[in-house]
Amino acid sequence: MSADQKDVPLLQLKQGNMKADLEAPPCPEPEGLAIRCRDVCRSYGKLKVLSNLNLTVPQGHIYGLLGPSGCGKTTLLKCIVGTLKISWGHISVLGKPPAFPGHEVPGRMVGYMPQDLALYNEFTISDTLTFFGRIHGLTSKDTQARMNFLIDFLDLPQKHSLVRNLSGGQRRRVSLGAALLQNPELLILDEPTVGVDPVLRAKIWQHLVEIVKTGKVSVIITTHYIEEARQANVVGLMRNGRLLAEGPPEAVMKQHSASTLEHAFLQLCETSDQVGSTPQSRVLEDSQSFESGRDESRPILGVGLESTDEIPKYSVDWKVRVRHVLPKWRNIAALMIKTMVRMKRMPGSLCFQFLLPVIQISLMCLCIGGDPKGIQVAVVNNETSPSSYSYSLLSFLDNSSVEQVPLSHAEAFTGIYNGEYWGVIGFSKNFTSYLTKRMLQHQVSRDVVDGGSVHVWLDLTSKLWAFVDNKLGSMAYLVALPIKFEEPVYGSQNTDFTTFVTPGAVLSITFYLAVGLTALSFVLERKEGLLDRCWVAGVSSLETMLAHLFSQLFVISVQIILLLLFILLVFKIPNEGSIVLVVALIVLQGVTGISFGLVISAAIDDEQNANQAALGIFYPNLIISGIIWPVECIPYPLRYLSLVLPQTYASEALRCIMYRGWGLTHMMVWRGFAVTLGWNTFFLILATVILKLRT
Ligand SMILES: Nc1ncnc2c1ncn2[C@@H]1O[C@H](COP(=O)(O)OP(=O)(O)OP(=O)(O)O)[C@@H](O)[C@H]1O
Repeated sequence: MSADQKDVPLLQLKQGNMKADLEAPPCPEPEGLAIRCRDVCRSYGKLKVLSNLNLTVPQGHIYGLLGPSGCGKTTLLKCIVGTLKISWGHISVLGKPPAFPGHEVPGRMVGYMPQDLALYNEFTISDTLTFFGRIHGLTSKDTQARMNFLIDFLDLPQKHSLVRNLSGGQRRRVSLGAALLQNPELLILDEPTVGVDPVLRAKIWQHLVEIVKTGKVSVIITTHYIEEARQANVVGLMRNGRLLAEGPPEAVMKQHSASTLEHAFLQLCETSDQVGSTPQSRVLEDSQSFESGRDESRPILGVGLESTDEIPKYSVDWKVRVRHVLPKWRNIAALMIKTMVRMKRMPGSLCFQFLLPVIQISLMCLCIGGDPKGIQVAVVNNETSPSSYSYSLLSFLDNSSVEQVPLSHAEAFTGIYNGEYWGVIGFSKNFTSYLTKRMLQHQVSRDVVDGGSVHVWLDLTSKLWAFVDNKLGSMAYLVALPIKFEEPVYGSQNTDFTTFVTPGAVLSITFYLAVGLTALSFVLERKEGLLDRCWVAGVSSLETMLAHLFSQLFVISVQIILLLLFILLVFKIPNEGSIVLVVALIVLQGVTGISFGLVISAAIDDEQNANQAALGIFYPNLIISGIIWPVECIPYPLRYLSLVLPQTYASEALRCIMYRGWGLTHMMVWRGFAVTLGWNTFFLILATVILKLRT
């Protein structure tokens, strides 16, 4: 393309703008423009990265966006593709603002290569291109044909090579291939030639020059190799969040009597530094110097020329709007297949995910709530006759738990002070006769009461004392008021602490594993730029969430099957109720965990913070949800908090189903389901809102 040819559209553009200014509203988007940015501002907190930036990419042109590191090029490209919202101004891409309902930007019309590689490391080259092909709705034949072309053109290794095994340059080329895959009308390439050898770099530029020749494809490309941008039709020189100049490379060089583009850029920076201290004044002066000092035939566009144009009004049919919001099954399926392929490539991690809940519940059943074994208790028995009451009483003690060590008084107390025994049981030498007197006579002396009592000294520093106490208490029943405990209405005579804890623990394990896995996978995908890349390819946040939910449901189902097999068959936890209700409640709690994980990942960018948030909530929730200790023991203000937590009523409901055999007609059961569903909905809405607000 000759320099003259290049100049024409820009002159037309300039004239078009002047005309638009004259003819005023209603102002449709000028034809022949691929991208138009007007007065675009964007800040990160207090840092103003783009300020009143105006940029125009004509259709069928390569636009080289140049500027020093940190000047805001990537930020601008992200605003153009719609992954970042602008704080002020107007952007139109291929005729409409990005993400406008019914517009295929983001979507098939745009190919985006982000600066981060944004590739799935567990994928092969073929998986990567197939995945993006599915999202763009390409047939497998078309994807295959494009794949063969791109592998050849980009000099890529075998298509079955794993991305994680490729070199940095090869990965960059795969990333470029993914952007070129669907033959988009607009290519947005953020430093595509970094780490690429000069021969291939020339080939890539040649390809770009070729594809724009048709006039249907436009390219915006950032690069630090300023001289390679001479092959662009237009270059934009950016600094401090503003465009200092925009025009064909030759014209920019001529304007500054520079022999190279790099030289022209340096001059421009020096001029702008001398002219004003604030970015605003610098740019204003620059634009004025372009305007006043230039020959009208020179097609350099002064910056800020278009800012007086009216912003076009766009309207859209409600049906298109509804279609835009509704999730597309094609995208959900593509994302689910992606997750399955990744799982297949990481069998160790998958097994860990399946087995972790079983390991946790097994440890819980084995280590919590059981009877202690071999608690050593010193026995000081001053009676000698084997037919005495003291011997009879001691024979009632459960010897598997309490190991009786007959000792003298001195030895027993030395032992307990040295921490060798948890208790000392003492009988006086007249125990049998005094006890008999106590039982037969209405009034006895203090000495008789004392001598006819079993004396117990305990070490109360461990929970074991309660157990010893309980075992000794069984001796007291022998001489106390006779009470007979009949067959329990619900539960069994030997219901232990494990039985109480298990339902809550099952829900808690399912919930927190889902929280952790969801939060981590989303935060990592976002950090690596994968979420943004999928979004630019046309996948909505809702589709991403639904796909994750469905894939995670598969993992949860396997986890629940294994969990139930273990608790019911191995640890013999009773279940009197409907297994369908049990499974449904556990699945719903898993879904609540996924939704909560989505909230964490929507609000937090960093995996360390996400982990801290998940872990920080885990322990308080476990304690005040009535999982370990009954809610009735929680002091009042905290009890109200406990009752609104996602697992309090759900644990109670699961206990009622499993141990009382209750169904949905009982309030305590349906309340557990209702609260779980309520939290589910709340978390999903919250995650969607946070994602929307943060885009
Ligand atoms: N997520 C973010 N949060 C806060 N500041 C950010 C964020 N992303 C970028 N910035 C800041 O915005 C400025 C512009 O960054 P940007 O990545 O757009 O520059 P760039 O011109 O693309 O640089 P480079 O050529 O080195 O890629 C920098 O000062 C950067 O620190």
